[in-house]
Amino acid sequence: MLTDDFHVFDTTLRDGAQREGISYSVGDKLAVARLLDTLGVGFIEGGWPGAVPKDTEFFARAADGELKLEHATLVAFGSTRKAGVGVAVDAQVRALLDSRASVVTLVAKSDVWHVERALRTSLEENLAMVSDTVSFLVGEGRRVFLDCEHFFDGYAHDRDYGVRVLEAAQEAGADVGVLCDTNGGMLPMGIAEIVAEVRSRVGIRLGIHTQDDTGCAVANTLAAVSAGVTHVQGTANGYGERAGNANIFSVIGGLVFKMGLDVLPAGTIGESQRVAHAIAEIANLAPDTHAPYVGSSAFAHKAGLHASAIKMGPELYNHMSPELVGNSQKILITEMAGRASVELKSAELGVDVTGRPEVVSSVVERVKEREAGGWSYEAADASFELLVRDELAGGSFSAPFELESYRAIVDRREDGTVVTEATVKVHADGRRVISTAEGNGPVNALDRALRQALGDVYPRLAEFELTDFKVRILPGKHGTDAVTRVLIETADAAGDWTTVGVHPNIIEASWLALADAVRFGLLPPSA
Ligand SMILES: CC(=O)SCCNC(=O)CCNC(=O)[C@H](O)C(C)(C)COP(=O)(O)OP(=O)(O)OC[C@H]1O[C@@H](n2cnc3c(N)ncnc32)[C@H](O)[C@@H]1OP(=O)(O)O
Ligand SMILES: CC(=O)C(=O)O
Repeated sequence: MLTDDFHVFDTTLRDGAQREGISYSVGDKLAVARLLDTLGVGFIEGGWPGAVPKDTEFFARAADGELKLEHATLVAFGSTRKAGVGVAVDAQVRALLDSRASVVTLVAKSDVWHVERALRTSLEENLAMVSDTVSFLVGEGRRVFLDCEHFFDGYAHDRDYGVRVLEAAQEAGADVGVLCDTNGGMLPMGIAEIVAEVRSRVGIRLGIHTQDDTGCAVANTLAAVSAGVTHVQGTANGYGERAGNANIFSVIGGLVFKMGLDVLPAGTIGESQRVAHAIAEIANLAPDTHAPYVGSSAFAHKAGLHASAIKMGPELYNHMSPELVGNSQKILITEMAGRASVELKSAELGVDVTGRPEVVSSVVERVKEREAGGWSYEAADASFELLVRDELAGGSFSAPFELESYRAIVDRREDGTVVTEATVKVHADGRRVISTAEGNGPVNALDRALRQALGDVYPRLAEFELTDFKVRILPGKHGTDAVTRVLIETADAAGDWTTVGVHPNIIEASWLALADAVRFGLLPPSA
């Protein structure tokens, strides 16, 4: 089933842009539209031309050739004509035509409370506003979808009025009547019941638009589909007004993988994670690591018991194969790990521990013991890999250098300047090297001194860049002192890696993480 049999309608650029904190430039909107097109959605609602100047410009630039869509049709959003105003002279309606979009979504009131209290007009005039605006736009060659605002709340106030709105829209030539849970207060049972009832009363194709105020937007959307709607609206990452909209990646995942509906073109669903994260970047928001389907933790397993079953078959603890949405499974190594976790994680890192059960057991023991002392390997794969390699080599895994000693001095002078200096004494390549460097703090000075000391032996060190440094003070337990945990992220042209160090002294914790970063970065490719 494809194309017009089922509509996947994205409103990231209209309702999604109503989220607090999002402000796209026109260039951003064009980039988001291109990404959504690669996901294969059928419709992209680009904004409200005539109301929002950036949206007017977006449609103009799109129509002038800046937006070439392979799968999607661009949709302009606007409202029905104003009460008491002729449709042909209504400025907002004219702006919809001027946008040159071939499809228009009109928002219309479908709840008597809203007609009477918000629009402050008569129920009959509102029906005429729907009818006039739809037939005018259809007469101008546009395809029209009608968003029935507050449809579900309105059903509680007057269950016939919303149906009359849908009938007026259909008679005037609208293609879809979208039932909107505008205030987001519905639950799936109510949605399914009302959709089924409305379906039995009207002939127009029905759609669903849900807000996430009860945390049920995706469930409500899927419930509506199971009750017969064939047009679903959602936004990337669930962005939207207040608590957000139905997350389009979860909606698509549910439709395709759980309901067996073939709603996207062949092969595009594998773009889900990439598109989700790229749109988050453009929106200037951190991707939600725990988002269903597309979050980087969506298939992450921490519990040892989970890992032990996954070893027998990934399907035992995954509801689907993560690769189908462009994601991947992750095994986390923490105090909750067991032997299977260590085996799977080692395999993930490319370290072969097969036939070495004693190594696996001692890694598990070391991890548990160290985690009890404040270490955390969950985010420090590189330090974990070094630990496994060290155990495999019986504690004598070759290190690129040996530390003899280091010293860091912070000199706060009378004039207020602060000078930091560090000296390291290391042995590498059969030589003893002493090196001193200054830095903007003791860790920076140590890092510089170490690179300087090893630079001649390992020229690759010049490519390493310390990209992140996180410090956490962990409270002491049972009368012991607090310890400091340092996570260091290092990058070179080939990728990045994270290491950890823990010690009561912050400089030593940093040194341990720094030394691991260098050791890991200098591992030979075949290691
Ligand atoms: C549920 C949703 O998310 S719908 C999408 C909502 N999105 C937005 O509001 C974003 C863009 N909005 C805007 O830029 C502005 O609100 C505009 C340009 C649309 C209107 O601005 P203004 O003319 O200054 O009016 P204002 O925002 O104060 O009020 C909206 C007007 O539209 C009327 N209106 C509201 N819904 C409808 C409708 N479905 N059909 C016709 N008129 C409507 C209101 O009655 C009000 O009319 P009034 O000015 O005669 O009182
Ligand atoms: C149209 C829309 O965004 C709503 O009713 O929530």
